[in-house]
Amino acid sequence: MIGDTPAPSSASIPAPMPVFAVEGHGLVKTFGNFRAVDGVDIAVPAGAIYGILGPNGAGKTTLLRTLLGIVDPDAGERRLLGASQPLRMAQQVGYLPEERGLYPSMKAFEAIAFMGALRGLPLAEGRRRAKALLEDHGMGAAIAKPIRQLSKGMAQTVQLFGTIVHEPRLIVLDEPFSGLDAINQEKLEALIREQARRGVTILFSTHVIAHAERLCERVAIIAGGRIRFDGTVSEARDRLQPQVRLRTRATDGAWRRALPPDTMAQEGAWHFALPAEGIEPLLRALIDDRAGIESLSIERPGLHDAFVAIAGEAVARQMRDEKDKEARA
Ligand SMILES: Nc1ncnc2c1ncn2[C@@H]1O[C@H](COP(=O)(O)OP(=O)(O)OP(=O)(O)O)[C@@H](O)[C@H]1O
Repeated sequence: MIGDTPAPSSASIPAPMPVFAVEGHGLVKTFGNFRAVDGVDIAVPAGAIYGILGPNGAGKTTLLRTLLGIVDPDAGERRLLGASQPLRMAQQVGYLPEERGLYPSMKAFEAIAFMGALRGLPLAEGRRRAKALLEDHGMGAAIAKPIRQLSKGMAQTVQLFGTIVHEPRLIVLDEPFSGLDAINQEKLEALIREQARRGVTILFSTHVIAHAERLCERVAIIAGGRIRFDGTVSEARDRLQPQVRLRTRATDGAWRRALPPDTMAQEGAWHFALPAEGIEPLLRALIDDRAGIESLSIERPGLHDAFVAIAGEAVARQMRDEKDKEARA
């Protein structure tokens, strides 16, 4: 049983931050007989920027909503900022759902203050902070504009400010980058970093891996409702062997016997995974047999490659299991 951290008795005395801002153990959420979340264990360290990566339909939104207490799990336990009843911590959490929505007739600063008020922030203070947030982020001209007059990206930024205006200790963002252009994506990355510098924990979901690679200390890769990987970005990248790309002047020779068996020829270059014994034995053969090395690169796979391999393998395994099940039925 997970122990409870008492909710703060006064707004001026925040409860101490537990080691993990968010925890889930054995979480299961089913819709009919479909398991959208299928036995998830997750622990988000306090103060971390943590990414949940997964393809469409992987269960990211359902997992976030379960952790936040918006839906109850069928099995398992969760703890949010130390509380086993997550909704008790609502005033200390900021949540940007995947479906965005603001009242079109509301002015931008009022919309932000309104969202803050829903999380316990007095309206007057919310209005003051809303104006400051918009001004500080180069959106001063939008302060008194109704939402319907804002571009989609600006409206999304307004909603984001509404998510953080009450200065939460935990910010949960569901696909926050979708719908933003490259400039606004960069601004959002900067804002996430700024919040993290203040000690805020950030948990966000994405299927665009580059953001997670730049931002996250830790990531979880989810596919088919299960966590397939949980660790640092570097650990995920280390799941795959570095890739070698070699271009030679000679097209044939004894040196070709030194190429690994899985070597592929593509666009005039040899491609293969770095062998366990390293590149040196091959280099020796290339030099001794005068293959003429025109270019040679050894590249560590990025998080994107690791994601495709881990999630792809999980999906392939799931499809095989389902086929086996059908065959047995
Ligand atoms: N209320 C619901 N009723 C029935 N099925 C649902 C419900 N909510 C989600 N699902 C199903 O659960 C699975 C996981 O959905 P979820 O939205 O959590 O995934 P996701 O990883 O956030 O996907 P996306 O990136 O496409 O938003 C999907 O197959 C979805 O159809």
